[in-house]
Amino acid sequence: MTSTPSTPSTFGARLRAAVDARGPLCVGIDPHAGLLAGWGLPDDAEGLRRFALTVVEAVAPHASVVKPQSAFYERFGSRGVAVLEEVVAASKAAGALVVMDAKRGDIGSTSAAYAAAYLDPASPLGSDAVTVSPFLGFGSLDPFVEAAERHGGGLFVLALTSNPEGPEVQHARLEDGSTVAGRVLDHLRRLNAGAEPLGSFGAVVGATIGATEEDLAFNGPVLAPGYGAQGGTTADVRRIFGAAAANVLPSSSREVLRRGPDAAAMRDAVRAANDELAALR
Ligand SMILES: O=C(O)c1cc(=O)[nH]c(=O)n1[C@@H]1O[C@H](COP(=O)(O)O)[C@@H](O)[C@H]1O
Repeated sequence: MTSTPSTPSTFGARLRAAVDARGPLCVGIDPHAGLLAGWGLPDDAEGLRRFALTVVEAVAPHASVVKPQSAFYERFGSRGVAVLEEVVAASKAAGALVVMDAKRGDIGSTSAAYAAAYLDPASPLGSDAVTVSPFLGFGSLDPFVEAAERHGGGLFVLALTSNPEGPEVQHARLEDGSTVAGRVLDHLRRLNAGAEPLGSFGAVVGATIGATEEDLAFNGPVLAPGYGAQGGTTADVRRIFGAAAANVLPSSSREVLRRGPDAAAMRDAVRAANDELAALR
């Protein structure tokens, strides 16, 4: 008798369970040079490793989601990428879901290779989800969508980013009058239609964007960076997302990391933010 390979649970289902258990805060693990200096660590691969693994040990047993930003590891070359691999494995072992913040996106055939790197569990960088850019056309992300479906992974697609330069492209109008961001959100509505309890194809919408006319309600998660150091607050999340706030993962990096290397202080910052964010659910 041949055994049937088990179907992986979807990212949306795992995320819903993790947020119910631990709260919605996503902790960004971004080892800025300034933070390494502030922690008294050298700006080299060993300093990076001590920083990143200290953060993982402090927050990954408590946060539902961690989000290492790949650039801060890549700047140390292969030794930095090796640390990123350790961050992925140790975070998963501690029960956190890993969103790889790589913001990838290329022509379809290259996207397929990126998707294998970040979404195939057999890859050393295989994560639960990855951030992607739709600005080569949403269809260029099809290989990411297929890989996510195959492996039970997820995507966070840039829609309304937290930086002040974003509106130049994201608010631009298309031939039917919709904005570029609105079109991205429409594609996500289609991809998540009918998914239970939550779709796996998320949007990135900054916690700093202010008033928007876009319809932010859809059956998938929303990553909301800019919470904390960039000025976004719980009140902003409530104001921007309204009833859709229940599916939002406010994401904070520096605001948590600056409290290190004191592990208890980082953990307490995560707990305090989750206590405050509980009012949104
Ligand atoms: O995709 C992201 O995570 C992202 C999207 C966005 O619109 N704005 C944004 O700041 N980010 C990332 O979120 C993190 C923000 O870090 P802090 O400002 O330190 O909390 C960085 O890793 C950014 O690359």
